[in-house]
Amino acid sequence: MKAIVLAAGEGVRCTPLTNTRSKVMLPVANRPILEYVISALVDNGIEDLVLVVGYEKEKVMNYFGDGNDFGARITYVDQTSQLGTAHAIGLAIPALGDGNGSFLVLNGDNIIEKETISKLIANHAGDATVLTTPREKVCGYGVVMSAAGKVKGIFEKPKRQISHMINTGIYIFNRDIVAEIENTEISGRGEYEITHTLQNMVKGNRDVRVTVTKNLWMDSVYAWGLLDTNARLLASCESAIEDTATIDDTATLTGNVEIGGNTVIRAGSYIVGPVKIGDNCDIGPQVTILPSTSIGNNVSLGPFSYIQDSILMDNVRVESHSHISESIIGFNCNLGPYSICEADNDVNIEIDNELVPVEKSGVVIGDDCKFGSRTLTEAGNLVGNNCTVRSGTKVDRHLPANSTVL
Ligand SMILES: CC(=O)N[C@H]1[C@@H](OP(=O)(O)OP(=O)(O)OC[C@H]2O[C@@H](n3ccc(=O)[nH]c3=O)[C@H](O)[C@@H]2O)O[C@H](CO)[C@@H](O)[C@@H]1O
Repeated sequence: MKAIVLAAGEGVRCTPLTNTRSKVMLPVANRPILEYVISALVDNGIEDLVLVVGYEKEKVMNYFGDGNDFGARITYVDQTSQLGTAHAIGLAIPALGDGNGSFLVLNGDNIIEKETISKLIANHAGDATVLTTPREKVCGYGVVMSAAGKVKGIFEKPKRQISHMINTGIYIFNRDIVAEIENTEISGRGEYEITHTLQNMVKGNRDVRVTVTKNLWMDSVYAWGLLDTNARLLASCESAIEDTATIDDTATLTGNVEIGGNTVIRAGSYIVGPVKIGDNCDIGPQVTILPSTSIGNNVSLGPFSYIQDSILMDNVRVESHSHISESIIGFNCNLGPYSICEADNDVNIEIDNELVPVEKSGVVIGDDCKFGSRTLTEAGNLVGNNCTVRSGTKVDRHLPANSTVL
């Protein structure tokens, strides 16, 4: 079986992190989200992949190349305008090549594992099979109503909670889906949506089936949601220290800690796993890193800094005595001495004029930001790319890209 993976969208709700790369390329536990999808497919013996790319496509193509390094053979299809998931699938089907066999379709921006899709592959029958998973809160997803294994209705982001089964965005289709996609009208949201195609099929009495998974399926709707995904993935990481890493005898490592090549952990540092640290990092002396933290490549953490439950992307520099909790720091950021990224409980984060309640949150900082010394960024604030925050100042609201706080 071959697979189409949808990776052309931006992931606007994950701004500011998606201003420079698409959501599928955001790192969790030090790997881009899309890499987990590709691994799950390859682990199921599905190696021929058609990847639909568009927004920031070079970053996807440069990372995955022809797929060989990931055990796959990747053909890219360029969706120059992101007109919706049905449109993306319709563009990709010709690249599957000849043959009438059924094929898988997956969103590239959800985290899955091998077992998530094994049962779907084994169970497919009828004209299409939709993979669903139960969720208490279904807001922001497509939901599926079914009886005796057949889909009775699939509704995109309904206002009312009409079902607890959400559409995972993973399907198996027969090739004759092409005609159904061609007949799909544009939705009220202005997109050609595959859920609309499926609903038309259900109404036309086509045989649309459902398979339920309770295996790993995670979606970070907003940027800060990456922290939960990161914690979940780190929970299964194992201790592994590259031969070229140097750990000072006075450093303490407990729990599962992964340390990359040429990374140095200096005297008195205290690391409690699960924690992942990439290559060429310079940590310490006297740094504390608590669970569930992922630190990318080429990161330096200055003396007495403290990091917990956070994601630091590549090339971040955190200077001495800084404190980072429940936060995400984008690529190439520089935080001066005594920088604080604060976390708090029950924070309301404003997105598109709506307040989104979050149980616990720190801050999200986009790429290329520079913070001076003694800055305080209050919980629940999003800092756009390329901002400058001068020494001794407080960030108490969202900052648009390229802002300077004096
Ligand atoms: C219409 C539709 O399919 N809705 C499903 C989609 O919603 P959701 O709103 O999450 O759909 P997104 O717009 O995020 O797109 C899903 C995936 O398709 C890609 N993409 C999207 C549009 C496009 O023109 N080209 C493209 O390649 C995106 O990069 C992403 O990887 O996934 C949810 C699961 O996460 C499901 O519950 C929703 O039922």
